[in-house]
Amino acid sequence: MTQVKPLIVALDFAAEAPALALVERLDPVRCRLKVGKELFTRLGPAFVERLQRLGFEIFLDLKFHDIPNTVAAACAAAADLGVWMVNVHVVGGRTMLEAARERLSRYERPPLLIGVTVLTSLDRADLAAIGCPGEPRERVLSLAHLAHEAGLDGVVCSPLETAQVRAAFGPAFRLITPGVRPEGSVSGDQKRVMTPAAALAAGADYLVIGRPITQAPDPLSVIEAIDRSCMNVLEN
Ligand SMILES: O=c1ccn([C@@H]2O[C@H](COP(=O)(O)O)[C@@H](O)[C@H]2O)c(=O)[nH]1
Repeated sequence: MTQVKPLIVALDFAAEAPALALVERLDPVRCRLKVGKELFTRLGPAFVERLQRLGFEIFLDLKFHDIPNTVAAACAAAADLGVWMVNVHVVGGRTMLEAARERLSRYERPPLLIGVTVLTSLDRADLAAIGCPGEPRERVLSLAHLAHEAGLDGVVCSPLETAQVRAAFGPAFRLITPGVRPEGSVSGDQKRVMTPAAALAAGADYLVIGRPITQAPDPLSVIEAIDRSCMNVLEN
């Protein structure tokens, strides 16, 4: 299920001023924003509230991973903040996932609860080095299965696994893909990547894109090029 507004801009900045300079040029009708560990640690919930007052839906990407009670309480804090989407690491385990799901079910309009499967910066060798042999795809699928069973709304995976996760869990399960690189942009620390159009064609609902936009001399022209490249997929 491809969304009409798939772009989520990852606001990875070291300070408020450059983040706001970009945000002021963005349109909440055309994209959502992701606040992650760097900006949230620097600026806290007040900054998220400020972005929401500007009309943006916020993906709070703090990837909670802790004991069930702590993660459930952190998810409640995110819901109280009014964010659109929040995430947890699926490797936190079934009890943790179910605790998060249960706590958010107490809200009339809870944020989407999303599970992180295998970070897009990891390849087969990285996984083997942490004691997880096998293809990233296999691990993504088994973690997505656990997230689905625990009642999560979807998962973060790389675009490379999207088609298989989509086929396994159907159109309602949200697939959020970082590891997205417009044609010609550098991968950096991302190891499992695809272009925006290819990610959408593979079944991604949302594309999380940071540095190719935030570090571009003209971020708006990058966004326009991404939109143009995705137009055919979105129309079909
Ligand atoms: O597996 C994951 C989960 C989260 N991320 C986050 O997405 C953005 C990607 O930024 P780029 O600059 O486009 O690489 C970043 O905030 C990560 O924390 C991810 O990359 N992979």
